[in-house]
Amino acid sequence: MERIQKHIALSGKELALGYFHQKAKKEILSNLDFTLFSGELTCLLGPNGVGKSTLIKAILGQIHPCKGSIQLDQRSITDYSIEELAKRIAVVLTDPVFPGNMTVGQLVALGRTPHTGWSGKLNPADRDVVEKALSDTKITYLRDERLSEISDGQRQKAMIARALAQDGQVMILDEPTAHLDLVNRFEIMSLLRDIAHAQRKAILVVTHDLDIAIETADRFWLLNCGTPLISGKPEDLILSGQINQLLPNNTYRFSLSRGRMEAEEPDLNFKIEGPQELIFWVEKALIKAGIKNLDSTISVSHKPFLIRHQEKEFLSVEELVFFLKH
Ligand SMILES: Nc1ncnc2c1ncn2[C@@H]1O[C@H](COP(=O)(O)OP(=O)(O)OP(=O)(O)O)[C@@H](O)[C@H]1O
Repeated sequence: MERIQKHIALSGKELALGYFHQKAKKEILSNLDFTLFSGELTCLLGPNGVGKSTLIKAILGQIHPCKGSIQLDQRSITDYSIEELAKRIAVVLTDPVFPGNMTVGQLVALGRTPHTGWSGKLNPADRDVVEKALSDTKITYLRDERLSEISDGQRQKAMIARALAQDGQVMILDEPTAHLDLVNRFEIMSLLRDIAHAQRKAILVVTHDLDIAIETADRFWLLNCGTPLISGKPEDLILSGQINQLLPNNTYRFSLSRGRMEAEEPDLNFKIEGPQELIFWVEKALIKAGIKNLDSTISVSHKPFLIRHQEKEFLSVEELVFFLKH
């Protein structure tokens, strides 16, 4: 197969990262290799405390690698000045602090600071970039609204617009969908993927939201304690079973057929007959209720929904579970 040439925006080789505390070194990550491609939305996933934020800090030049180096456009991150890095890497961190009386337009204009200098004076070209960032994130209508008077999802889009206005080739976002509802989480991640594709940006998102990441990401980076960083298309990692690296024990597994993490099924001694999708939900309710053994079969049917068991009829799963528990 002919290999597709991709543009590498950022890479790390044999990195060791950690912190110094009273001259003692605490190593968090070691032998870390990674490549971030332009034009892709990459999601970094891993359990709490594994070192995701530590890796982000290293990419932003906030901590220096104990070993190895991070290359941005074939130059070590440490060779860039803070101003140069700010023009190339835009960041959206969790819980940013901005004055509530600032308007969305003012916030997005702040993204131009690395280009305007500290005077903050925007020229017509800067203003065009700000307008485009507002329009790309579909929040032009919020331009004059105050940050304290918009929703969390709208504020998150404004933060993304600010990062877009910064116009770096790399965008890094730490849990941009935390605290948002399902629709907003999906919308924001889809927006980021569209931006990565349309503007050829390399976008790295730290997230715990596996379901949405599977739906939207072009690439996953999986980080787990003591193992090398695994990088690949989400679908390849699912098909190869490597996705289970996210789970440190055998209690949960990724279900290939259902496309999500599930608790390992206990041994069940009962039989349910009927359409597969109905069996799935009835079985789930019985497992949750701690019912593992039944002498006779349960049958379930559609239209009207009906469950039969021991010559009795039940109109809902709740009625069945109540009967079996009492
Ligand atoms: N400033 C610091 N000084 C010393 N140790 C730190 C510091 N910041 C983080 N750590 C330690 O580094 C390890 C990794 O932390 P990090 O915040 O990178 O994890 P994470 O994967 O981002 O976690 P989470 O998913 O909970 O945000 C933890 O053991 C943490 O205690």
